[in-house]
Amino acid sequence: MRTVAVLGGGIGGLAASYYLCKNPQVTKVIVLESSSRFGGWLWSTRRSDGAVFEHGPRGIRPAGAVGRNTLNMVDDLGLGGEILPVTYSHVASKNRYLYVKGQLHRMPSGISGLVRTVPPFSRPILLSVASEILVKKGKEDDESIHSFVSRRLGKELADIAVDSLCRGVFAGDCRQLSVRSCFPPLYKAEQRRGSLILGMLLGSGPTPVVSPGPLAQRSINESWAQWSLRRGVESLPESIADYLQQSGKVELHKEAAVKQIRPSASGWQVHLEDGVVSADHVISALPAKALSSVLPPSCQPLIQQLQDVSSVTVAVINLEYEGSVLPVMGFGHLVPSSEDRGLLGVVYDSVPFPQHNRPDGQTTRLTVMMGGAWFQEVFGSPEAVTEEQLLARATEAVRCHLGVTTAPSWSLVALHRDCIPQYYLGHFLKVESMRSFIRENNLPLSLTGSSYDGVSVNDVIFSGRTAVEELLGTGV
Ligand SMILES: Cc1cc2nc3c(=O)[nH]c(=O)nc-3n(C[C@H](O)[C@H](O)[C@H](O)COP(=O)(O)OP(=O)(O)OC[C@H]3O[C@@H](n4cnc5c(N)ncnc54)[C@H](O)[C@@H]3O)c2cc1C
Ligand SMILES: C=Cc1c2[nH]c(c1C)Cc1[nH]c(c(CCC(=O)O)c1C)Cc1[nH]c(c(C)c1CCC(=O)O)Cc1[nH]c(c(C)c1C=C)C2
Repeated sequence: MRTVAVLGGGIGGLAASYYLCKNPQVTKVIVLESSSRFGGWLWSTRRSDGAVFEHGPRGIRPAGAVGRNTLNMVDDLGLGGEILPVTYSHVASKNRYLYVKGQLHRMPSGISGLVRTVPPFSRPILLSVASEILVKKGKEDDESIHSFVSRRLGKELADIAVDSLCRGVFAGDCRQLSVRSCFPPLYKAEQRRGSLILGMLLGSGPTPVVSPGPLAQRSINESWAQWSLRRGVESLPESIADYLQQSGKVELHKEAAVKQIRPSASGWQVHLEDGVVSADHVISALPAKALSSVLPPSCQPLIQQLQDVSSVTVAVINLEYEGSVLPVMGFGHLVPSSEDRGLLGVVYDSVPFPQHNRPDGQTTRLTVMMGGAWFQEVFGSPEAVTEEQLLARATEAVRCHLGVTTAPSWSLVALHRDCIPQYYLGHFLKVESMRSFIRENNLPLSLTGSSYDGVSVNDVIFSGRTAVEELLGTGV
């Protein structure tokens, strides 16, 4: 393998390039990114007074093989000293809230939270969990998350807890999202053990093996629940880009939008606005729809399937308040769609990461997330909605949900168009069929990024690693 072109310089494209760079079989990597910066949705504002605000991900989970894999990369990049860990015993890990019927409710946790009736739920969660073992296995090869949880744990948990959870991870509607693709461990537990509880106790099948390096081992010893970086999550793509630059075998191009890719005798010709790049292989880390618009007509069935991967738009509003204004301490609160369709939730950023507050005084940083699967219905066209409207709606939610009546001293409104892919029913079949088409037609093309195998930062990084391992037929 001589030259690999990586399309897209989000965390997926950078991670794939990092793993390519480590492999001696690859002599040259060309990263093509349309915007003026690398990192995609990993985007942090560092204000000159030292405050840091996240517009995309803010906390990354260390757990599991994919979490360890990311920490191994962070360690290798020399970012270990920049880590801001949040342990399981921290108040931000213990307390997450739901805003139901005009009130904040702490999500039940621990044994006492399970055995007692805890509002907004009408019966102890333990009752639902205990009877889950007796529920028969589903017969469908895919099912909506709402239907799966209603069937196994009851409608109330699906309507409130799971509806909110899907808004707080996918900004999506659990009635449309696929349990098999969004929460593979739940689907596998039922398939393998006939029960979620038995799956948790006995395991639900093989998972990738990733040995913990020193930093991942530290996260285990110290019980980290999530982590960020001192200068914000965007330090991660910045650091990968520096590493790639220094390797001497990677060309990084910003403001290099891919317009078309055409098959050539030895691979592909990648057409940009002002030139053509030749490559033996292409790894696409573009959103699926963006890839569909640059493929040649000969890839027709693949183009159609890529177009079918929808994504949702989220308004992210960062707010800074003077003083300590929160009535409760925790990670944040989620709002079920039955309460307010447009308002997804509020993150209390200052609680898990006070290090990102302005250093010279007491402030509270919050992030309000709105829209998602309900964006169009609630706010209308993303082109027509104004920043003022979004800011007013966000500050009103903070007033109403948290009793904060003062105006924020600083705010930033960002409209993230099509930022989170939605894995609807049958997503796994679409992805299987895309990869079969590529295999059967011997296309020198790999698919990675959040459109296919998981949306979390960890999943996307691991998907970049898997694409490289499959291409080169080796472990990296
Ligand atoms: C608001 C928000 C909060 C989130 N919170 C979390 C969280 O707390 N924890 C977590 O784990 N995950 C979180 N995520 C998810 C995670 O951030 C994303 O799934 C992940 O960053 C996607 O990475 P990617 O590289 O696949 O895609 P992207 O970041 O979309 O990267 C794709 C890149 O391709 C470029 N591109 C597009 N078209 C072209 C073209 N024609 N030519 C060249 N380049 C092109 C784009 O400019 C972009 O840089 C969050 C996401 C959002 C939006
Ligand atoms: C309110 C909207 C959103 C909030 N975060 C996101 C949205 C759309 C995006 C997001 N959050 C997480 C992930 C990664 C999932 C993973 O597998 O690691 C993504 C894409 C992390 C996350 N956030 C919440 C949960 C339960 C998770 C899963 C991992 C974990 O348990 O930590 C809950 C949550 N998200 C938001 C709020 C306000 C909130 C709960 C109070 C914001």
